[in-house]
Amino acid sequence: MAHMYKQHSQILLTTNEMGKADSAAVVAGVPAMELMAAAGKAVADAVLGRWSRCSVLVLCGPGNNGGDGFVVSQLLLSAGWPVRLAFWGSVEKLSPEAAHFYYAWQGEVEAYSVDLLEQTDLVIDAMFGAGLTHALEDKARDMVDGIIERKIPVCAIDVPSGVDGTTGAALGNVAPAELTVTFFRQKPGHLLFPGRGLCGKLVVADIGIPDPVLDELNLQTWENSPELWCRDYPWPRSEEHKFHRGHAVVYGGENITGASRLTARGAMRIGAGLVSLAVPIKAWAIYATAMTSVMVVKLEQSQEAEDFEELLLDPRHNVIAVGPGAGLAGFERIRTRKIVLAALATNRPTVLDADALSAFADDPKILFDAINGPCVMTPHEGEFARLFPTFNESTDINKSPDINEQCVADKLTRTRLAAKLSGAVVVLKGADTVIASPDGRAIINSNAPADLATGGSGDVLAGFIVGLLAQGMLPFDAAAAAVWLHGEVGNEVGIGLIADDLPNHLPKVLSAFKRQYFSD
Ligand SMILES: NC(=O)C1=CN([C@@H]2O[C@H](COP(=O)(O)OP(=O)(O)OC[C@H]3O[C@@H](n4cnc5c(N)ncnc54)[C@H](O)[C@@H]3O)[C@@H](O)[C@H]2O)[C@@H](O)CC1
Ligand SMILES: Nc1ncnc2c1ncn2[C@@H]1O[C@H](COP(=O)(O)OP(=O)(O)O)[C@@H](O)[C@H]1O
Ligand SMILES: [K+]
Repeated sequence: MAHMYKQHSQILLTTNEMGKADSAAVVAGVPAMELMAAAGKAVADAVLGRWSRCSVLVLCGPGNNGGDGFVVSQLLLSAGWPVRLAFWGSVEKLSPEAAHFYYAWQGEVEAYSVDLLEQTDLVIDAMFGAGLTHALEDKARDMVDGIIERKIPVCAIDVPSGVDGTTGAALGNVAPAELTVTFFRQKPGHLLFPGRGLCGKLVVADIGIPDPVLDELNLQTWENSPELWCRDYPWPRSEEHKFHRGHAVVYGGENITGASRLTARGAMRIGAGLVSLAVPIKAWAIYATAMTSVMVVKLEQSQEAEDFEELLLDPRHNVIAVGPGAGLAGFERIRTRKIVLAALATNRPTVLDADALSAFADDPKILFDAINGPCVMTPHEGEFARLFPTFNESTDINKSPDINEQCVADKLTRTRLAAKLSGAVVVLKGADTVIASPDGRAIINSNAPADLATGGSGDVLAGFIVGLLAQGMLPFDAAAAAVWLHGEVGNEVGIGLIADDLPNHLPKVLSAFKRQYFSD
């Protein structure tokens, strides 16, 4: 599977991997000079396409990002634009290609000074790209602060200077770009916040690096897109009946009854053949009145966990979801833990969300030890911090993860470590949801609108995942597909969205998805 993923344009390259791709391209016979010329031309074309002739200041840094800046400067000057170029670095230390374009620049080379910003309509940020190692200092930092203060439009080359392309972290102040032009493939930092918010519109330009250079790299990170998983999407087929499409069991709590209903509806809408909502007898009438296509099953008082286990003896109940509204207060916490452990003991695909995760905050190891089959956990940052409390501070992230170690890491790394440590596919939710598999693969989602930040929308997501698992999708693919479809439904409904809308609008989104990817 990982190899199949390799061919896709959705591959993301860390700055280090981009450097390797770059070197491999040179080895394959594409001169570094040509790569830089193509990079600069792509930026100049993007500028000419977006802005009308105006007074441009190109801020060039000491490395190859600055080299791209020399190329852009000359191209815009040749196009008749008023261009000034400021350079911060030493000519002797430039790479041969950057030095070549430095000498090819026909204008004056000025030193960095905020005064240059006074008559500037557009800044080209060619200070730092992939080579950034720490926060900007001295004159570069002053320039950034000056641009921010004057709100001058910026076109960034590769990344806005100060953004770490691998993690999306902002190392100090960063002048936000209106347009960022990057090369060959995106980097994780273009999709992870805050980096994503600082890039503005992102253009990925082909600069002549041949795709086969990717084969030599062990690449493990992608931007979420149907191309990654659509081949395995479980469309209904004529020869099937409902049991072929799986029977999901969702646990519903006693007091918060809406959450698991949203999960059950989500599972039903995405195509699970049958969904049973198993609920404590006290709340049965509430659930039974509200649900129609979903079956409501009673769990007898004070032996809910035993009844739940018994329900799972039926092998047709092929997937389980626990968590939304499961309950954490007093005795409920113990019950939620028992239900989770009963679900995991079946080794059937299980989705754990919300309270199913928080119930183990005191001792996450009990949970991780119980995960021996296919499992997807869907924490938001709060729940994640409860299960992986040490993953926010400092540790050597290159060592194998240990729950007792401290860890400073970006969202992508933290999610990967969590998956490896727990043995589950982990979906760390948010505007830049990361989906990671214990085998090291990871996907960053980028289509979710902020309208999804509303109570219950995560419950529906858990339902989408369990519904796809019910139909036989593998956990990593099911999680990625569900997160993408969830984002698409969010876009479809838009402003005013409430969680109840998500299952209801899914059919429209599924139809559009099917038309686009399965038109024959
Ligand atoms: N395929 C590619 O990867 C291509 C990359 N190109 C460009 O090359 C760039 C990468 O070039 P480099 O590796 O030279 O990296 P950069 O140009 O980003 O910067 C590297 C230099 O800056 C110094 N430095 C890093 N952080 C600093 C800080 N905070 N303060 C002061 N100095 C700092 C480093 O010591 C090094 O001298 C890419 O971002 C892209 O713009 C293009 O030229 C063409 C092809
Ligand atoms: N700012 C945002 N932009 C896009 N998606 C978001 C944003 N905030 C939250 N989401 C998404 O909304 C859902 C919220 O889930 P969750 O936090 O579990 O809420 P709840 O428990 O109320 O269902 C997740 O899928 C998350 O990725
Ligand atoms: K830059």
